[in-house]
Amino acid sequence: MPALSFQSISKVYPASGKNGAPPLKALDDVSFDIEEGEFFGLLGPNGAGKTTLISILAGLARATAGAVKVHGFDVQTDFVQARRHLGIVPQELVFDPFFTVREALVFQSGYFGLHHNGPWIDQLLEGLGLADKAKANMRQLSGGMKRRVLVAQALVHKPPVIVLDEPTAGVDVELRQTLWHFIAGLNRQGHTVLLTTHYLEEAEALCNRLAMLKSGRVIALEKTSVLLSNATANVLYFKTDSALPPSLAGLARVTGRIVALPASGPAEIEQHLAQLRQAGVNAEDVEIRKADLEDVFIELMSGPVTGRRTATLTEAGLADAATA
Ligand SMILES: Nc1ncnc2c1ncn2[C@@H]1O[C@H](COP(=O)(O)OP(=O)(O)OP(=O)(O)O)[C@@H](O)[C@H]1O
Repeated sequence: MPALSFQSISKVYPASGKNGAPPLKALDDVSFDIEEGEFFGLLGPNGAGKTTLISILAGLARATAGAVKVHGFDVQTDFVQARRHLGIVPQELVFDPFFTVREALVFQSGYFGLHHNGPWIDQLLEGLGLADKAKANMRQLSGGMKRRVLVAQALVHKPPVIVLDEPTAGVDVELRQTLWHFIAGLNRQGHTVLLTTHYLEEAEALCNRLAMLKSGRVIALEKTSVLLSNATANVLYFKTDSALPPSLAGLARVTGRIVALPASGPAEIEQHLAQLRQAGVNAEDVEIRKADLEDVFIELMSGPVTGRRTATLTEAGLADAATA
């Protein structure tokens, strides 16, 4: 049995009467399973539908169609069992300002009927670098420390499935390392991890399998190693102040002075370099690298839109939207 099963999930946000916004199809027939023990990455640009999918998993939003199961328990019809199997670290920093860190964790344990899990709370505090903050009031903590507490809160009941929604957005290198060390350790012990992130190097390093969402649709579902090996073979990097010739400008990814040009192999790299010479482009710090997950992501996302982000809704869809 899969740890998580998303079965034909669609989500239509109803039209907003106030600002005249039409119904929005945020998820369109999303289906995939995550097996026990996987470290799975859910990737996609802003607005692709990642948080909507996680909100449905968490029982915070209702799918317009489809079902989500956690270890076989339906998140709608078997909410209590499904929730017990899940530890969700939300994207937003939500906390109770009146508690100390330890009190917040003891209180959270109470939600799950746990009254004697002090030793596990100590391990969480230690593992997440919070031991010296146990008695600090939540209000006194920095943003990064609050995020550590959110992670600890999600784990108080030792859930077999851990869901992290952009846990490292805007946090420093030290917290990222502490967090990944801790979560990778739990994954090695058998916990399933579902991660959404915009940091593709993190996803490449941590996730054994990935789904990429675009406009509410799954456009790639593959082992990370397979996605990387199917990618454009190389990328030619250089710095320049010159304008690129039109033949290369359409291919290039430009960030300030840094230019990245995908190339299928040595012959195409030669062609790119010849075109740059011919156009009189002064290229500095020239490097050839193997394509990474960012290159794969950009390649896939720049393809035609197959999703139906604001597609005309069928009558059935509108009826669903009205009851969402
Ligand atoms: N409550 C809501 N009502 C109406 N539309 C919504 C609501 N929540 C999200 N949306 C829309 O649904 C789409 C998907 O949003 P969602 O937040 O799931 O994307 P995301 O992939 O998590 O984006 P990000 O990477 O920016 O967090 C977006 O177009 C968003 O504007």
